[in-house]
Order: sequence, then structure tokens, then C-alpha cells
Amino acid sequence: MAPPTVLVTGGAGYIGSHTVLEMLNAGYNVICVDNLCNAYSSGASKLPEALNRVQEITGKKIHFYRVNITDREQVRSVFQEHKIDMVAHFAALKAVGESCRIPLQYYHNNMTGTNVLLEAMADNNVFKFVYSSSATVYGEPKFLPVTEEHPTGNCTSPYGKTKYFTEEILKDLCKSDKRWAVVSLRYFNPVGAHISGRIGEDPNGEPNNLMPYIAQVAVGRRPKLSVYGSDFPTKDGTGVRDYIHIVDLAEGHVKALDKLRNIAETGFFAYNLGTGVGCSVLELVHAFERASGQKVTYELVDRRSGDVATCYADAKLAEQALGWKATRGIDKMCEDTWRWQSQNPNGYAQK
Ligand SMILES: NC(=O)c1ccc[n+]([C@@H]2O[C@H](COP(=O)([O-])OP(=O)(O)OC[C@H]3O[C@@H](n4cnc5c(N)ncnc54)[C@H](O)[C@@H]3O)[C@@H](O)[C@H]2O)c1
Ligand SMILES: CC(=O)N[C@H]1[C@@H](OP(=O)(O)OP(=O)(O)OC[C@H]2O[C@@H](n3ccc(=O)[nH]c3=O)[C@H](O)[C@@H]2O)O[C@H](CO)[C@@H](O)[C@@H]1O
Repeated sequence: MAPPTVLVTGGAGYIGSHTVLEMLNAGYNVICVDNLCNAYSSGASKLPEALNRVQEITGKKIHFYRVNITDREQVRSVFQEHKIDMVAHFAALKAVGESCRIPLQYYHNNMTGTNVLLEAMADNNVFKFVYSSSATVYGEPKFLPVTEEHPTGNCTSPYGKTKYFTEEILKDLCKSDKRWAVVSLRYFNPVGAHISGRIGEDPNGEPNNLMPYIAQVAVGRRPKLSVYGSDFPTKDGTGVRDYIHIVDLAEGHVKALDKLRNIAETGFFAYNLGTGVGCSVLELVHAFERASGQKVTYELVDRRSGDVATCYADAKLAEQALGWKATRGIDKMCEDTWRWQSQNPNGYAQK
């Protein structure tokens, strides 16, 4: 029996590339599409740099197509070229602040793109779908730890709404057609890098997120970190989040594919991918200093609008349903981030 073939959208991105690596290691065939709007390609090679390196690490081949998932013909051509068994969908725009400035581009890219993809799947009798969702669908947590039963929809940004609206579309789709089997993975705060140090998070421009910002200060690309708020009702006054190692997250996707591959059961399933442990901004800064041996200069400044004090997951359901549990702690997340950042001070662009 030939191993299943997975179509991975956004496979050249941070989470996509790490997940493609674990899928290949687990024996899946992988077809990647990406329009490279947020992924580096030297142009010299057919593959974007992150996927070049995934091939190098795994010794396995990746089929790559430069495709915009909002383009119906481009998406259909991939389904005509390959027999696809399942889809893992990472392709999206994901900058919260930017989504408030250009909401229409976010709704078009993330919603129309997903709808075009789902239509092409149905036309080709492909009904197994893993979706990149986010804890942002929960809005400000009403209780902690956050379980999958927590209400969704109280999103504070167009980006967050694209995640929530897409989940609602997927629920309606599953209700209307029992052939659909959908796993929506709600990520908390993915950080870290593959142990090789060859792939990692490579944000365009100034990082929005904490870990890449800390790493760029430690490697000397930024003078200091601004700590957004030190008067939250938390252990040290700074924001608390559930940081999850990117390889734990990637392994969670492989477990989701394994579930879809082996089950007869269909319908919509949502699972939190988190550690269940909260970590404050200053705790992460100090852990990073220990892991890197570098000083991370920071300044306590005002809160960032939209930030909640504390958010962390109850990840028991994923453990029960997928047989998955995060195993890597904060120190490992910092060590692996530092290896990537120190070996690639300017990300993929610098050879
Ligand atoms: N990184 C996080 O903290 C986080 C948290 C929760 C959810 N997510 C979700 O996980 C997914 C991947 O996130 P990431 O951090 O790897 O982001 P990323 O930007 O590194 O990867 C996204 C990839 O999708 C591609 N892409 C975007 N629009 C496309 C389109 N129309 N057609 C084809 N390719 C397109 C980009 O070029 C990029 O390579 C996204 O859906 C994001 O919303 C990320
Ligand atoms: C409000 C917001 O943007 N939420 C998004 C953010 O989550 P979230 O805000 O949790 O993730 P961040 O990494 O941006 O911030 C984590 C913590 O670090 C603090 N911090 C961050 C950066 C910095 O330079 N200094 C600093 O102090 C923040 O105040 C927060 O307390 O990223 C997630 C992953 O992309 C998205 O799914 C969330 O929708």
C-alpha cells in the first residue's frame, strides 16, 4: 500500500516547513504549494530555501509548486497532477496589526483562498483536511486553562476573525456532507526551531512576536526588547502565554493526519495544541539569556492594545484523541531558537 500523499499549503513558511519535515520522517509523500509572499527563495533553486533545507535534512524529495491558493486554475492543476489523499492547510496572512490596516486583503487571502481549496478538494473527492487555527478564536479567555469548550468568536482582529469564520464554514461543510473529516488545530504560541538549526522562524521586517524579537536582540540585530506592560495581574506583572515548541506542534499535525488516515469517523474536530504551562515575558527573557549566554536588553513600556494578561491551554483532549502531548520545555525552545538564530543571523536570505 503506497503511503498517503498530503498536499501542504503554505509549506514554505515557518510552521509548514517544520511540519513537512516531520511528515516526511513519518513516511508521508508531500506536495507543497506556496506563493512565497512570506517565504524566501533565492530564485536559483526551484525550491524555496526552507524546503531546500528540509530536503537536505531528511534526504527526501518534496514536490513544490509556486501557487496562489486564491487562484482556482492554479489549485486545480495540482490536483490534476497528483493523486492527493489529504490536505494540511497552513497558507494564510497572519499579522494581527496588519490585518486591522488591510482587512479586505486578509479576508480575500485567508477566506477566499480556503474556499477555493475546499472546492477543489471536493471536486477531486478529497475530504480529509487539517486546518491551522489559533487560540485567537477564543478571544479574551473567560476561564483558564482554556479548553476546546471555551466559546469562540469573540475575536479582536480581522486576522482572528478569518480563523473563526473558517472554522464555522468547516463545521457547516461537515454538517452538510458526511464525507468530510476535518481536524482544526488551535495553536497557542509556537516558538523554537528544528534541532539542526537549519530551519526556523524568519519574520519579514520587525518581528511582531516575542520570541523572534528576543532572538534578534540576543544576536545583535535589534538594540533592545520593549516589554509590553508590567502591570498585568500575573506573577511578575508581564504577559503570560503558553509557548509550544514548533517540533511538538509539527508532531501534533502528524498525529492528526494519522487519525484521519485510519478513522472511518467523519465530522469536525478541534484540538488545542499547547503545553498547559504559562510562561511570562520576563521568564522567557531570562530563560533565553541562560540558553544563549547572551544579555537581552529590555525596557518596560506600556501595554500593547489587544493583549490579554494570561492565556494558556488545557491540552488534555489532544492527548486523549490524538495520542499527542508536548514534551519540550521552555529551555529547549530557547536553546533551539538560539541555534537557528546564531547560525542564521539574517534568516534564510544570508547563505
Ligand atoms: N506562527 C504562529 O504563531 C501561529 C499561531 C496560530 C496560527 N498560526 C497559523 O499557522 C499558519 C502558518 O503560520 P506561520 O507562522 O508558518 O506563517 P508563515 O507566514 O511563516 O507561513 C505561511 C505561508 O503561507 C504562504 N501563503 C500565504 N498566503 C498564501 C496564498 N494565498 N497562497 C499560497 N501561499 C500563501 C506564505 O508565503 C508563507 O510561506 C497560518 O495559517 C497561521 O495563521 C500561526
Ligand atoms: C494580540 C496579538 O497580536 N495576538 C497574536 C499573537 O499572540 P500573542 O500576542 O500571544 O503573541 P506575541 O508573541 O505577540 O506576544 C506574547 C507576549 O509577549 C509580549 N510581547 C510581544 C512582543 C514584544 O516585542 N514585546 C512583548 O512584550 C506580548 O505583550 C505578550 O504578552 O501572536 C499569535 C501568533 O502569531 C497570534 O495567533 C495572536 O493572534
